[in-house]
Amino acid sequence: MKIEKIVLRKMKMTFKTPFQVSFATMREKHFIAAEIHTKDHIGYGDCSAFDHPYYNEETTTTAWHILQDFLIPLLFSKDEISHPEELYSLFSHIRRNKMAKSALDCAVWDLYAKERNIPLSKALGGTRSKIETGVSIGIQNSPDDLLRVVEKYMEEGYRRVKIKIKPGKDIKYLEAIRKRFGDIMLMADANSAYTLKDIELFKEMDPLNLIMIEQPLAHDDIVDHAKLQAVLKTRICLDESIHSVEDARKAIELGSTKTINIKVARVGGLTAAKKIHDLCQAHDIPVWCGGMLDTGIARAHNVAIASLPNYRFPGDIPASNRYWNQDVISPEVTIDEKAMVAVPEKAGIGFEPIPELMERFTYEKKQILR
Ligand SMILES: O=C(O)CCC(=O)C1=CC=C[C@@H](O)[C@@H]1C(=O)O
Ligand SMILES: [Mg+2]
Repeated sequence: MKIEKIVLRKMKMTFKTPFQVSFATMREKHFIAAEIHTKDHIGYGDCSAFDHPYYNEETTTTAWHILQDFLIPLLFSKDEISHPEELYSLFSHIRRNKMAKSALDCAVWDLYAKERNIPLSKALGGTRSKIETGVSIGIQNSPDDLLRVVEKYMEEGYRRVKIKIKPGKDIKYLEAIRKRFGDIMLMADANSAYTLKDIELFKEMDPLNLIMIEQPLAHDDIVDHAKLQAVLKTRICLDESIHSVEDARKAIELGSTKTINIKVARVGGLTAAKKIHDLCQAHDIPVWCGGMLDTGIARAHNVAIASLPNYRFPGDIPASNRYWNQDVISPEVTIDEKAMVAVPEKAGIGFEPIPELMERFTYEKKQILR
């Protein structure tokens, strides 16, 4: 692959409805789309960093800086890329900044698959033609409001529901869903809102048979999570705590997690996601695909990676219309009657960004020539 130019876009899209989690209420999604151009193809990647540092430390502005001043010059320092995995070592001496790295990693994977005329899922080693998805629901004002939202998504066909929790808005909300909807696949995501002092509360959740509790404790912890996991039947899932294969290895060794939410952006791209997938598979730890309230470009990459065999829980990869009046890709992501998304058979990501919408949602653009 000989890269000729890279186009970065700062983009913003407004959610159909605001999304509340323990750390913020989000009304719009800021992101950076990266287009990598070769003579014959364009590869697309998405840096999913938010416009605030409350989920992780990166923001759209920090990612723009790292992309433009460090990662892109490094990429241009190589005459040719023969495999996307080369970016993993090329970028390894730049610490963290995983979401910035992910934008380029994903775009190069897309290019690689397009040059070989194969779907991205196949290039990654995917084995599924359909993937199972679920819906993630933000914090609601009352259990009754939550039940109404859950009901709407169940009617749309979703079978796995993840609800966001925070202190004071947790067990009663979960119990209300169990009472009303019975044995559905139900889980909770705390985004680090609790500490070990809340251990009794988590023990009370055990009889609810949640498929997992996601990131209950601190965003940078794997020690206290191990202590909590040791007294719970319910699976703990780590999200914020896992940024790399090494993080995953240590968490597995300590017993801090029984599943990992792999967000492609959080771990630095598809190569890292695949490595974490393989490590977990070797330890019989199932993984699943998380989301960053994504637009179509990141969602396309998520669909491809979730086709790998050890992605064994439904992902946060719902239909485009879960978030957007109109997504930026064609076709939009849709679910079938079993809440499954078809893995594209076309070359590369298998979805086309719509030029007019890409322009409409762009508020800053930069073209960088080799
Ligand atoms: O639908 C999705 O993309 C998942 C949404 C979701 O749960 C999250 C998105 C972004 C940050 C977090 O709040 C959260 C998560 O932690 O998984
Ligand atoms: Mg999470």
